[in-house]
Amino acid sequence: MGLARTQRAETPPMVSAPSRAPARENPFSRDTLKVSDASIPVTEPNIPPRAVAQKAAIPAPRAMEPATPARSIKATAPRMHTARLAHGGSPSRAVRAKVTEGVPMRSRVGTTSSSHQECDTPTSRVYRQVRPLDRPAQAPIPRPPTAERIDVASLESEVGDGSFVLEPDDLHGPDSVQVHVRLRPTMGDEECAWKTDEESATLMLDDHLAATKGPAHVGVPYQFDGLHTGSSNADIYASLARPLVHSVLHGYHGVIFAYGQTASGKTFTLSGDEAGLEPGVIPRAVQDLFQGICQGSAQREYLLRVSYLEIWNEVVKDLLEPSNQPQVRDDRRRGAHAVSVAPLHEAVVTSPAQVFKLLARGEAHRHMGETDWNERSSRSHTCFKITVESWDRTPGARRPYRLSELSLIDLAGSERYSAQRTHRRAEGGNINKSLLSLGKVIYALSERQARVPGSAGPGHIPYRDSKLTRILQNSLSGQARIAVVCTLNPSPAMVEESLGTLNFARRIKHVAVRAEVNEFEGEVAGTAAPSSPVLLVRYREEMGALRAQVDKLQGHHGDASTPQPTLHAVQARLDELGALILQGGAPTPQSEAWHPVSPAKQRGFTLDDPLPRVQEKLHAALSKISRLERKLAARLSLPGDAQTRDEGKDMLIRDLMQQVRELETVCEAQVGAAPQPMREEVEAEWAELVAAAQAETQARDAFIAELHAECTRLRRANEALTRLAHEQTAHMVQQLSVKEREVPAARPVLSLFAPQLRPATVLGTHAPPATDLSIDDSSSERLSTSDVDELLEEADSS
Ligand SMILES: Nc1ncnc2c1ncn2[C@@H]1O[C@H](COP(=O)(O)OP(=O)(O)OP(=O)(O)O)[C@@H](O)[C@H]1O
Repeated sequence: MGLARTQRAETPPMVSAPSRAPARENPFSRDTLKVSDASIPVTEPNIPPRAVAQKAAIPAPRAMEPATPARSIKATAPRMHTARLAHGGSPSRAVRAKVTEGVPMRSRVGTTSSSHQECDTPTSRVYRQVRPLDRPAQAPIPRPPTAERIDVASLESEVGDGSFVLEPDDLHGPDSVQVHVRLRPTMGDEECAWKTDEESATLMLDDHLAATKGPAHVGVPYQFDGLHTGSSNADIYASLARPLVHSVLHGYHGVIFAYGQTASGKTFTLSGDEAGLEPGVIPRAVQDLFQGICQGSAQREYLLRVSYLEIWNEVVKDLLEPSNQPQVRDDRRRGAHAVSVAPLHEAVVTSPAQVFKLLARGEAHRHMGETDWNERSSRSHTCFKITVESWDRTPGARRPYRLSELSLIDLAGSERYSAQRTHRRAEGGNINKSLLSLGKVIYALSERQARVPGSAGPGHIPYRDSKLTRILQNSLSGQARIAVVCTLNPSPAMVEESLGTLNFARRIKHVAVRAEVNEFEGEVAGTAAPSSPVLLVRYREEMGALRAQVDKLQGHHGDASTPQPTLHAVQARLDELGALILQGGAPTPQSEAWHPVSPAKQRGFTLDDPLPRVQEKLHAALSKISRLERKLAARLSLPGDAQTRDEGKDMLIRDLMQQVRELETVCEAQVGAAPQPMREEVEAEWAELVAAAQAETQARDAFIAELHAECTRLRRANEALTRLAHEQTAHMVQQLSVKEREVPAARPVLSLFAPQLRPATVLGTHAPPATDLSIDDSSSERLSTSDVDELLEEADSS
């Protein structure tokens, strides 16, 4: 899935096989396009031998809900035909022509070697070889870039095929995700598993194959916004992508991406073919963007910048500046779901040629590799983004500006387990994982859309599961108009993958789109924040300041104190910035008066150059001279006389060395001794603090000693009390036993109390509760200090 590929010598096998099939010629290369009609195998109604052989390889059926096409499949069924390449690259045109002619299609099948053989019922199974591609003559269009082939000079002359027309407004842009399916034409003796009707944009699995997968698959149609079966990228671009380019020029975000299994034609659709004959969506979109600007209002100013990133093995890589290590982060300044990738190189571009050059540069840094199915397979997802800034330059300080992005996303192809090398398998695992998380996000978004408002359901969208979904978060959360092309491999052996892709296509159709024009107020009267995300605002700001500077310097003209080179330098910067801003309503690219605005191209003079252009160049040259002069003036200079005499230089060196020594002495002295008053002050301050700390320590020691003495006294008092209690208890027990003997009737009552009167219950032997050591002030039976003293005296005397 690369933006650029070198010419292939052979076509890889298009069916799953444990080892690579023998090399075949690429039926799409210029040299092999003349396949004779006689080679077209027509085997109705039997299944071709190859299809029978492959049936064993067709995977088990997967559960799928039947499609609900807007138009009845029954109504369109008679027009269905098997996928094939038609004359002029568009089968639909050929089919429509036949229908109008009223030629019974069945009569032609098997009876003629006509290149337009058709089958007239959806149940027919006719697998056909790819037909020669007979391209209609068309206006020159930019070739898809390749690192080796890019030729800026030739691209310059090829800008624009002239068919883009910028409407003044874009209020009627698509309000749902636009989903087109593209079935790659069969290659060589490859067979096709699908019956298609481009007019109703419907396709269905061949009946025989469907039957092998279960009755639920028979006659199940899939209908989308568009269906393409040929090799023309012009059709798919015009119907799917161009409306989004239009929207982007009017301030909406747009995202176009290609989804499908490996070798199904994603890169072919987005970038074009290897030979550069069939430019893809990206070069066409670039071309139209510039053309749209030329057709825009003469009052509008534009600035275009591009970035190009790749996600490989869950690592984001900046393809324009590989030394960067971009990170994906939430960017709340841009909205609730917004994320940004930084650091990411963004290049300001002023011509399609520059864009193609950057694409080629990025392409050279991409991860590509050979897989079982694709000789040059994209092993990473890429996102090529063009940011369009614009505003109306009607005089006035406050001008609304627009900032929109066109993201062109080429996803790596999903692939099944293969006999590939370990690192390819790990790579494939990561690709599948990220595509799976994309599928989950799309599922959650479509479920959310289908949910009745207020009902419970999936609220969480797992954007964070992979880098791919994080990067797509801005677009998928509804802020962008979305166009998706789902590519299918026609092979019967790849039916399961194709069904997966169609399921994805159906899901994404239900994702909600609420794109709005991204228009903001812009300040250009010297108050705009320098961090404004809009480069146009920043450049205009700087240009305003530079113009004021020029006016001031021109006012001082003739004043000897004003360095004249400064004027030229300021003027040169002004011109440099001015050249990066594109003016709406400029001559169209095809017109002879059109010059690329790229500063890179503005070198040298020619005799044909108009006067203002020569003046501009002169300015730039003068400013360069003045810059160099200023640099020269800023250099350290020797005294006038020292420049001629050696003694003068020696003297200067001696003087400077003397100065260095003196300075060193001063530094050493300052480091060695602190000034006396300062030291005394610090010492006095510290002495006070130390004395205070010592006094506090003494007071605490005294308090501790006091507490200690009190504790000792109380312990002795307690011991005396305990002894007293023992004696009294013993006395009471003795009295009770006497009473027991004297009054036998009171015995039961006495025996009830006797256990409580054991000496163990008296004060001093009963342990207090472990947690509560506080003194109970409420107790009226507390011993006073005098009681304690008395007790102690008594104890001492006894
Ligand atoms: N519609 C088409 N018409 C003619 N040739 C096509 C078409 N689609 C794809 N091809 C050819 O099929 C081959 C595989 O296509 P491509 O590389 O675009 O697939 P892919 O989906 O990008 O694969 P991967 O995911 O592995 O990168 C290429 O040789 C390409 O030129």
